[in-house]
Amino acid sequence: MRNRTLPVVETPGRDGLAGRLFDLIQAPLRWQLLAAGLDLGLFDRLDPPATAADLAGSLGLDATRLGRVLDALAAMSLLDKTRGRYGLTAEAAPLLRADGTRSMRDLLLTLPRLRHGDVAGLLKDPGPAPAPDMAAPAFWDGSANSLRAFHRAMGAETARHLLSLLPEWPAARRLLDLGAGSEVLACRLADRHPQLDITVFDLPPMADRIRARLNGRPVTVIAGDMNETDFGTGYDMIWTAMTLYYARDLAGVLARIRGALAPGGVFVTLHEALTGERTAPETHVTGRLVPALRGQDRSFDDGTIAAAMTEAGFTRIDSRLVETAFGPFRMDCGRG
Ligand SMILES: C[S@@+](CC[C@H](N)C(=O)[O-])C[C@H]1O[C@@H](n2cnc3c(N)ncnc32)[C@H](O)[C@@H]1O
Repeated sequence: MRNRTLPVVETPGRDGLAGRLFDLIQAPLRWQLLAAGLDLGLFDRLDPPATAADLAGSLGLDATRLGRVLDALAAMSLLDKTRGRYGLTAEAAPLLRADGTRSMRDLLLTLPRLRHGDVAGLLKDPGPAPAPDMAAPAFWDGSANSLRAFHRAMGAETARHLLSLLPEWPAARRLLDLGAGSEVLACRLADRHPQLDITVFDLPPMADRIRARLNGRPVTVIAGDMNETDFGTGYDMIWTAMTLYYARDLAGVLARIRGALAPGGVFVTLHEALTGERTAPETHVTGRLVPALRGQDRSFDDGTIAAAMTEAGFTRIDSRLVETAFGPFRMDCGRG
C-alpha cells in the first residue's frame, strides 16, 4: 500500500502512450500470476489466512519464492497481507474460490486457452483450423462450465438488469432465452420473478446440461438448433445474447423469432458491434483476434443485426450501447 502521508507529485505523460506501452510489459505477468494461483489451488487455501511457509509446506514449494508470488498477488489487490498472513480480499473471494458464489474459476481456466496465442506464429502459419470433438461429452462439459462461471460472475445479472429496463418487463409473463448457454439466468429469473414462465433453448448437449441443474424449478427446456427447431409461440420477451453467430440465414432466423412473439412482445439481442472498419471496440477486436487468425471471425459489424431485423419484418427497432463488465455491446430491441 502506498505511503499516504507523503505529498504526491504527478509528472508529465503519466497517462500517455509511453506509459501504456510500459504497462503492457506487465500485462502478461499479471495473467501468469493469476494462472499460477489457480493452477496451484492457492485461492482455496487462504481461509483462514496462511503464511507463505504454511502454504509452501502443503504445496511442496520453496517458501521464499512462494512469498514473492503471494506479495505480487497482494500487489494486484487479489490478496490482503497482514502480519505475514495472506487471505483473499473480500472482493476476490467469491470470484476466485472454487466454491465462491460467483466463482470465475472455470471461465478463467478455459477462455484464455481460446483467446491467448502466439500472434506472430499464427500470422506465419495458422496451422489447421481447430476441430473440437463435438461428439465428446468433455467438450460440452467444458463449454457449459465456462459459460456457467461467466453467467454466475456477471453475465446473468447484466441480462436481468437490461431486461428489467424495458417497458414490457413489468407485464411480461412468458420469456424465452435463446442460446442460453447455462441455467443461471433462468434460475435467477425463476427465483426472483416467479410470475415469469421461462423457456430456454439450446443445442441438445447443452440443453441436457441445463436441464440437469434446474433443481426442480419450473423452467421449460427446448433442445434444438435455432436454424430448424420450432421456438414455440406467445413469448412476451425473447432474449438472445452472443448467439446469433450460429444463424445460417440471419434474417430468416429473426423472422421466425418475430413469429414466436406474442402481440406486443419484444425481441432483445445483445451482441458486439464492430466499428471503425472493424478496429473497435478494442476489447472485442483484440479479445477475438486469435480465434479470427485461426479462421473463426464471427463478430458482427455495427448495425448488421438491426438491418437483418428490418429485413425480418420488425417495424420498430431501437438500439443502444451497453457498457458491461465484459466490454461494450449493442442492444437491439425489435417490436412490431
Ligand atoms: C457464446 S454462447 C452465449 C451464451 C449466452 N447467451 C450468453 O450470453 O453468455 C452461445 C450459445 O449458443 C448456443 N448455440 C450455438 N449454436 C446454436 C444453434 N444452432 N442453435 C441454438 N443454440 C446454439 C451454444 O450452445 C451456446 O450456449
